[in-house]
Amino acid sequence: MTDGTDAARYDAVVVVSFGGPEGPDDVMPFLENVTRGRGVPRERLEEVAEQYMLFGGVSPINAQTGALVDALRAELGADGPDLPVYWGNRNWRPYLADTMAEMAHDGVRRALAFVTSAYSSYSACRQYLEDIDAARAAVGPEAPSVDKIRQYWNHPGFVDPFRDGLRAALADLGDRDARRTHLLFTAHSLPLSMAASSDYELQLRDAMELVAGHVAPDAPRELVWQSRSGPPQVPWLEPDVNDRLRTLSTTGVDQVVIVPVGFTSDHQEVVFDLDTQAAATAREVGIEVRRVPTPGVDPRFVRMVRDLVEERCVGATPVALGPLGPRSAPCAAGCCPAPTRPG
Ligand SMILES: CC1=C(CCC(=O)O)c2cc3nc(cc4[nH]c(cc5[nH]c(cc1n2)c(C)c5CCC(=O)O)c(CCC(=O)O)c4C)C(CCC(=O)O)=C3C
Ligand SMILES: [Fe+2]
Repeated sequence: MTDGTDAARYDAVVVVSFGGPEGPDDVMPFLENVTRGRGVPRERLEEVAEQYMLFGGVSPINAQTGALVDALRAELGADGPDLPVYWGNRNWRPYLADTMAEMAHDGVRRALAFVTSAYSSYSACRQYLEDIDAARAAVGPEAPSVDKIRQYWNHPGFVDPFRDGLRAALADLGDRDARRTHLLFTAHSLPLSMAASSDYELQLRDAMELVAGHVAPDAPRELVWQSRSGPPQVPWLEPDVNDRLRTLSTTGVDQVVIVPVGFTSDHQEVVFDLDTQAAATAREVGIEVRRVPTPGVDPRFVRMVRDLVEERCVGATPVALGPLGPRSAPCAAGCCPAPTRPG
């Protein structure tokens, strides 16, 4: 890794994402890639495999990342910086190591990495840095150097699409009483030990305020969690969105907007864990629910990626909303460390 926002030119951008299965035969190998060495019980894997099978074993995430790559190519083609865009995943094809080999073959020497997670934490940041280093090591001395673009939870290109989505959801519920609809902001749960070693929760609460404080300042709101994994004896962030919907219903809440502020695209954990599972829970307890879209390929989000690339190429002033300010790039050494895992 090289340092800072130096004005040196980069010669490529690489979009780095999670990856997902593209058919029934991919599901188990994909899940094994995700959970290797993570102590996730077999029963959990089988349960999640079934959830992927409900959608023919195809996660939406690869099509969505592909669409973002295409949109970014068009954006850079129109307005610069004039850089080729590559794409590599952590857990499924196109694998990052293969992409890195292709970049080396094409003569790329210095690349900028855009990760499809807006936040800090081991899973959302440090693990991607490790993936990049592992991919570079697999390629050898010809591998390009790679600098990771900063976290962007408080960038207007990420926040504005959520604001619009929340506005539209509230209008759709036809709400006239600003305090009637309860807002549940959701993000992927983490083991408490992993959460404690990063600013994940702090950044999520900041994003929640940037969205809700602007659109519906009087609406009751809270941050809740989804998609818990891991063995049952390991504590994870709570409450789960489903549990919270149940308890809210007992207090008379009958309208909820779910804002999946922890994610950048409507992938499996959004379409299954929220639109299928949480939506069923809401129906069961008599709550009318709307789910706000993630940024996806919203033109403002695509523009944000371009602007973040330019920020690193020419040292333009970093843009951020709210009190926390732009995250430093690169991450401080040792930030969001790997948690100690059971067994
Ligand atoms: C913070 C975070 C993000 C957000 C940041 C980011 O985007 O990177 C995220 C995203 C995602 N997580 C995803 C899928 C999965 N996550 C799992 C398991 C885990 N996630 C964790 C954390 C996160 N995950 C953790 C701590 C585990 C336990 C294993 C471990 O300690 O590492 C498992 C295993 C099975 C299970 O759910 O138990 C699956 C299948 C998909 C793809 C969805 C699709 O296919 O469309 C996406 C985008
Ligand atoms: Fe980090």
